[in-house]
Amino acid sequence: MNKKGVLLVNLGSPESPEPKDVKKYLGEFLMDERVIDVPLWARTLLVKGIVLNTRPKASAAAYKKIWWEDGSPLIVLSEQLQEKVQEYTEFPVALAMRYGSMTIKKGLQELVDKGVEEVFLIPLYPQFAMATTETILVLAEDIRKESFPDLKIDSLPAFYNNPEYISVLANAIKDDLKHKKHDYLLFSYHGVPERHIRKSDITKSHCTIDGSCCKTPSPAHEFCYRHQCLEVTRLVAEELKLEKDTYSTSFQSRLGFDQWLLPYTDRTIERLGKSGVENMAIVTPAFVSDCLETLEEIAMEGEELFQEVGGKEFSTIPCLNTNKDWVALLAQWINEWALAPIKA
Ligand SMILES: C=CC1=C(C)c2cc3[nH]c(cc4nc(cc5[nH]c(cc1n2)c(C)c5CCC(=O)O)C(CCC(=O)O)=C4C)c(C)c3C=C
Ligand SMILES: [Fe+2]
Ligand SMILES: [Fe+2]
Repeated sequence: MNKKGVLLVNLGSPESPEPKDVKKYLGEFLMDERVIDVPLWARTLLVKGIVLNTRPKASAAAYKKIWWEDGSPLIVLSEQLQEKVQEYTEFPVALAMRYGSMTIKKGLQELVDKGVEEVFLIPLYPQFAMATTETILVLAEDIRKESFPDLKIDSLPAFYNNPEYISVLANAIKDDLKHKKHDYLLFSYHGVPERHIRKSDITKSHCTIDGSCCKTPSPAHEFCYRHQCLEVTRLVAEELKLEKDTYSTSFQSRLGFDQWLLPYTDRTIERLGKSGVENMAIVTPAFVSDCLETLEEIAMEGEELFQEVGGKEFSTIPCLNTNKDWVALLAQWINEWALAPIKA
């Protein structure tokens, strides 16, 4: 039987919170054609001509506020996840990042050096997006063809509606909220430009992004980030028996002038505070590990915004990070794959 191994893949972070490292990281990230999906000349003009001359300083300041002694929270927490998952499975588990120095090529090499012939690639994203899952899968396949042609790679599909994942997430939310005063729960997901949703629509006609398409069954939903985010909210709300009008979905972290998925998280926080919600909690299920977007944009900026408009308590629910049920679920998926590999 072929020797099996696992590669966990997350987004990546700068090497340090210094502007030069943030610039290098943003340069690689934003020049990805699946992140800023415009023709190369326009992407180069936008990223190298504008964003990299303006954003790194502000981003570096934000990273400095959340940086840990051991490094970027996203990297440290992903490493801790890898170690924990490794404790639960006999197969070697490696970790890579889509951007930065912990490359997918190094991760695959580490497994090959251990004699691995079949890899289970796990993009650490519950929902599919062109800018996350797709870019990882495409790059991994390019690297496989070029450097490891005999290696077999299967991948874990988006698991947003997996009942066990939903239970793990719902229980984590419930446990955390036991200690937090809240009368509203906001589910905030990383945003994407609406154009990304249309590009990923395999039917080419389903995703009208008019409020109802994501609720109408369609094969497009296998690759519809918006549908998958809305489903996580719906399923968790069902499991937690949340009452209507005490929760909603929003999208954070927009960049540039395109139309991104609505409603925006910052405007929603503001609206909630102004409309009399005194204590709100916020959960960020597009991320499995806490990162800049949860620790700074939500936990710091979000709280400030809420309190500026009259809100009182603002509680951030941590990502699953190394939650033991989440670790056990990943290990269970790995062991199930090893018995009956999923076709990529
Ligand atoms: C669900 C995951 C993510 C999607 C989808 C996504 C899309 C996306 N992001 C940008 C631009 C930026 N994202 C930044 C940080 C960042 N993004 C994600 C995840 C998704 N991005 C994470 C986990 C992080 C944090 C990384 C960390 O080191 O902690 C940043 C950098 C920070 C900043 O300057 O604001 C940018 C820029 C685009 C354009 C995009 C397109 C679909
Ligand atoms: Fe992002
Ligand atoms: Fe949709």
